[in-house]
Amino acid sequence: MIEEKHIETNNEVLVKVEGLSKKFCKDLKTSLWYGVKDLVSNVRGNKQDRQLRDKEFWAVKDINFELRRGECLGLIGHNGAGKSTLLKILNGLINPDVGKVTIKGRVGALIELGAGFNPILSGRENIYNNGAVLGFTKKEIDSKVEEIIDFAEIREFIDMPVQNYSSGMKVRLGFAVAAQMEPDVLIIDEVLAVGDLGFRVKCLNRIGELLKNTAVIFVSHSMPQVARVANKVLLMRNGMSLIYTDDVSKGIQDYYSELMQVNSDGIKYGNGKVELLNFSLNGVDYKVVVLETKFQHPLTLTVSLHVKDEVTKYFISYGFIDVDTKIVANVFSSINNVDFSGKGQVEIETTIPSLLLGAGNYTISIAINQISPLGNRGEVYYYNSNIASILVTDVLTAVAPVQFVGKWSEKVIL
Ligand SMILES: Nc1ncnc2c1ncn2[C@@H]1O[C@H](COP(=O)(O)OP(=O)(O)OP(=O)(O)O)[C@@H](O)[C@H]1O
Repeated sequence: MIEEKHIETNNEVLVKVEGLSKKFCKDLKTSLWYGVKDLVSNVRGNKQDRQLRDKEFWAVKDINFELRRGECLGLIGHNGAGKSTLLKILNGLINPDVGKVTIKGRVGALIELGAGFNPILSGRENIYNNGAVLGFTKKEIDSKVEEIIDFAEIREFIDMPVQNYSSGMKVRLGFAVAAQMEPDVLIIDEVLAVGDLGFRVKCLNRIGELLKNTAVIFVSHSMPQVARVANKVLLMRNGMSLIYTDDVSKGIQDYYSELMQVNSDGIKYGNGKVELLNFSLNGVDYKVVVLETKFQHPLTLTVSLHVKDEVTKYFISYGFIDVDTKIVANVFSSINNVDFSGKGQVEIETTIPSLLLGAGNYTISIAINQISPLGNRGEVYYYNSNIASILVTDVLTAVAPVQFVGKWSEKVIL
């Protein structure tokens, strides 16, 4: 059941979600059959919404939260956790099976790419349509339309049918309509990720401005973005709320730890001439999934190997890979002018005196390669794309993966 009410005071609760659940069916035929049965039992007045039938599952299960004007909820969780389903219920696109949503004021939403747009109408006509749906008069929309077009930066294309827009252009228009109409509640799904970097930054800044008067629900897989805009976090797993907290950094850490459990298997290859016996990080065995550490703390990587006699000179390179699978840092023996040639059982220790990685989760890869007589990369003795993981837990540094340590000085000139 979704209720909309009038706004009375500032800082009041604008969104209240109580015991919200939604089930789906994994199989279309069965789902249609259940639909018919439900129609009949609803007519008879016997509702059985709380029970799951064969092939059904809870996409959203018993979610509770409230949001005041000025608050931004970061809704996070891995693929299929139930975030979009929850947003669709909040936006009234689907009905919950159990529970209640109370929303006060106007809702601006950017949920599915192109949803809410009529593809055969132009961008300008869609602005009017969307504004009308939000309850604005033609005169009110007239006063906003230029701002919206400017914000979206698509003036050239504004009289072209939306079906010919690129996905980035649709996001620009969708966000501009949702945000420039100054809604009381703004719902933004991951679609923002489609926009280019410049536009994303502009959107995040706009969300920051709107927050003075708006309650925002923001779904993202980008933890730096969540850290930047959210002041509350709801982490979902299998439709359920795993953590609901205003300690944003704790929520983000839990998200990363979840991710590492999902992705703990790496790719391994090599010609068998070097065998990995053991690996540890700061003395903690590599079988422990995540080692927690902090920005600028030292990190010691220790690898025990069995090196066969035919092995010649070799290098070791560790890569630090972020959640977008990008290698953001290396510690590479050749760059440090070191190489190895030990045979038999060998232990090699590498110390990084100060870890300059920003907050987040990183998997560590190891590559042990022959250095050919010409000094080039030779045979691959051993490679493992995910030997261990670290979680850097200093959220203030979360915006970029690498944080330089600068020396700063200030002079007051006048
Ligand atoms: N209409 C539907 N019918 C059946 N199952 C659905 C339907 N919509 C979503 N689901 C399922 O519900 C679960 C939750 O999906 P949802 O899209 O809400 O997850 P999400 O957290 O938004 O994921 P992502 O991060 O990948 O966008 C998934 O298992 C999905 O397959």
